Amino acid sequence: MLSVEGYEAVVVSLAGLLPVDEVPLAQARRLVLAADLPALTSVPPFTNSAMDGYAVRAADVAAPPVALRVVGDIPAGASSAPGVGVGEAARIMTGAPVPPGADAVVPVEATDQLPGAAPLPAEVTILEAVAIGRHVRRAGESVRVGRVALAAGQTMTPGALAVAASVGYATVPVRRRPRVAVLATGSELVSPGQRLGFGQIPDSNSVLLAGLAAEFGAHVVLARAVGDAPEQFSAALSEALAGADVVVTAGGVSAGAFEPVRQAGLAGVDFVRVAMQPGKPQACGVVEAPDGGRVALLGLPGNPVSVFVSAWVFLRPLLAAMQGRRSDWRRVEARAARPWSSPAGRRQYVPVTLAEDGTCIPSHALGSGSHIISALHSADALAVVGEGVERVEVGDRVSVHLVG
Ligand SMILES: Nc1nc2c(c(=O)[nH]1)N[C@H]1C(S)=C(S)[C@@H](COP(=O)(O)OP(=O)(O)OC[C@H]3O[C@@H](n4cnc5c(N)ncnc54)[C@H](O)[C@@H]3O)O[C@H]1N2
Ligand code: MOO
Repeated sequence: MLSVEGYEAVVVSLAGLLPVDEVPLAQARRLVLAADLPALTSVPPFTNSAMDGYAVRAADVAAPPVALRVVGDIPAGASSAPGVGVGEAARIMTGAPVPPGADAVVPVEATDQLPGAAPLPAEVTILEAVAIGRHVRRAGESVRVGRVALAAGQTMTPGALAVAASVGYATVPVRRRPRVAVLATGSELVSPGQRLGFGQIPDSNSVLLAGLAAEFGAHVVLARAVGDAPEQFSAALSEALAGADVVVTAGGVSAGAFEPVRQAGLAGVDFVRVAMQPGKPQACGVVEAPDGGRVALLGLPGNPVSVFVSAWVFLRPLLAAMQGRRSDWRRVEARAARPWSSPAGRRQYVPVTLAEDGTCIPSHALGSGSHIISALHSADALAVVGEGVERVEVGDRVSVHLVG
């Protein structure tokens, strides 16, 4: 049996980096930056006020109260600012440029003037002393021009998009979204919502995999069920290969008599056993598309919890690598609030629900059984139980990988 890490390395090596497009910020959300972005402008671009008040020379107001002559108004967006000399002040608004000569800002509340809309006074009395630099935001104090503001590999979250905008970018170089086709195999499958005949079940794996692939940054081009007959699977695979960078299948990889992925005789696809539970039978390789292109194929076992776990453990790093992004787990430690057992020699991944007191419980009373789909919605994390551990007792510390 392969180790989880050993098989993950094989999977990640199946596909190369995706091509890069320069796209407007509004279209870059959740895509991955392909190059470092040096700041084109500093943030803030000019020294400005952090408060609505009066720009002053700190030395003038060291012994309040002090009356100063008001030389002008500086609203945010002002294209010029009057200089402030000894004994003078300028009314200034938050975000407006600090005028030449001034070195601090006194908030309006610390003057004899009322806050809010009011005519510009000829004179202001300052009631509190301020230190040099007080309520002043210096040019470049957040980011200096030329410094790397965002590094290659960064996912363009709303926060990252805002950083790119603030340092001067309207477009960013990002990797194209991986195109993923999902095929759930099984002659027992019917579309969700359809009346079930004898031996039939709703196809939940297509829905699950399409959702997970999208959350991992993919563009899902196809997601459907296909029967176990070899000719049905071959036809569906040709369709899937035509427009995808990755084809993910679910089911049909174990030891049964009707295993379409295994029986398709795909050159370049290996069938392996991985030391994990669930998710032991796996398949992967590179398959030639009808146009001669090379497409990564990831064959997951069909049990729904196996699909969920395998997608997190193998599909996510594959898609991340294609996008030039790291796929580290977000890990925390929790204490088991219920006992459960784990198979010897296999690393167990148990969907768990986290509680505010730092404990976790298997999301379903039946634990990590690979057919237990009905609690996946309440899984906050996967509890990871080491290969050498056969029993988790109440109070044991377990490492949990967040999947919420
Ligand atoms: N003799 C052996 N039998 C099995 C072994 C083994 O080593 N020897 N391994 C078991 C393990 S572990 C797993 S996991 C499964 C994997 O089997 P397959 O990948 O071939 O998957 P299927 O047999 O097609 O399906 C398994 C299970 O999942 C249900 N299923 C399948 N597709 C869907 C879907 N789209 N939506 C919802 N549920 C689905 C299916 O009905 C089966 O109950 O093999 C074990 N057997
Ligand atoms: O490996 Mo199977 O995925 O345990 O149920």
